[in-house]
Amino acid sequence: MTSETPITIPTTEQIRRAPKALLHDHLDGGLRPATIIELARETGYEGLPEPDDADRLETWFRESADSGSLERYLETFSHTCAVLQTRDALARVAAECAEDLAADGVVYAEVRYAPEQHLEKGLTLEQVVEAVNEGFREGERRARAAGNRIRVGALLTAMRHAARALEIAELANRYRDLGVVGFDIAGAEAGYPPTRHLDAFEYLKRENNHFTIHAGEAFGLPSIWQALQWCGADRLGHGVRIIDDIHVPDGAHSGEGDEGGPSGVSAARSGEVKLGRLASYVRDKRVPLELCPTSNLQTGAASSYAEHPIGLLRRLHFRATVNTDNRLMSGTSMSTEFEHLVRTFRYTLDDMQWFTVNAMKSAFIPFDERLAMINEVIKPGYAELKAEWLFHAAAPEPPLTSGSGESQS
Ligand SMILES: O=c1[nH]cnc2c1ncn2[C@H]1C[C@H](O)[C@@H](CO)O1
Ligand SMILES: [Zn+2]
Repeated sequence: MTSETPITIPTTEQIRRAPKALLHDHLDGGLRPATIIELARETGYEGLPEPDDADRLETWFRESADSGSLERYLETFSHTCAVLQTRDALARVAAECAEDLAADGVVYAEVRYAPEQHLEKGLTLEQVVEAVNEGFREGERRARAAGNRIRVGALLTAMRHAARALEIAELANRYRDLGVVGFDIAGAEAGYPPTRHLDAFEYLKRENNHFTIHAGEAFGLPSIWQALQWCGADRLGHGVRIIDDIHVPDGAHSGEGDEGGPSGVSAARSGEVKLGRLASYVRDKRVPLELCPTSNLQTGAASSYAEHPIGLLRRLHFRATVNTDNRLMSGTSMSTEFEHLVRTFRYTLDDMQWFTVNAMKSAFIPFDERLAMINEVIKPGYAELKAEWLFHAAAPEPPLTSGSGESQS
């Protein structure tokens, strides 16, 4: 982009229509509330806190997840996992997930879940993976029929408090190129360092496979350091606490740019902001950060959107991406996450494109397929929105100019 590019702060409708790429979304954190109620009836699960009313159930999930503690947040998943114990339930929820993401303008998604949490009624690990894959393919078909295009890949998660990581890593490898694109570990961070699962990570590295690790969410720099330097993670699930290794003079913490507009890098260049060794490594090596702003507010990793580190990380040109984490527990969607960021940091369509291209570059599918998504879907989609803005939108004021550079990631 040139310095002539007008600032195009998108409307809610444009945010929804803009092509988006999602790297961090949990299948068991994104069920439709009405589906949970139906599945509970069908499968005889009697533990739902609001068994009769989808709106009340939706509110219950959001409020319960709002505790400020990751451990309490994670307790809500006992209800979603309870209704995801049959082949049909898993396939249905996966199909609805793909449909919902596509309707929200997501064109590429990596959706994760822990197969080991879906074995209570006798399914095997393989049956779980096949049911979910089948559901994703069905959801992609339904989305296409509705005029939306999406590609969904699965990430298999191992729970960090359990001891099945190697087994799940082997499963991910077995289903590679068959709908599974990588591996993850999740669950409570405190007391369960990622190094407990070194055998799984070493196995995946030997197999040239990809993995991300939930790190730097509830726990700080040591967890990020271990995930990268001991385990060899390709990406960081959250990684938001990398902010602890970035030293900012008082008053400069907000993501709003000063001289350079919302996307300016002036503070970084002027030397006011100092990066420690780990933060430098993460930025210089282009380690993707799967940032999930609303989820972070709920678990206490950040105190407001304005103070969320994503503003600074974007300004400093970290490989930052925007994600939902758990759409049900956070009452969110990709559009909602971007809506908060656009209103808070005055992000433009160029900024949205930057985050989206960052995510696509960091995806676990092959390079040529990533490139095709960027060049054939994402860039044309943003170009179309920007052209509409220039030629049709009733711009209230003459355009300002912006220096946001989409080519830098
Ligand atoms: O944000 C999270 N941090 C750690 N673990 C999480 C988070 N969101 C969901 N999980 C857990 C709960 C789910 O049951 C599991 C697999 O999707 O992953
Ligand atoms: Zn997560």
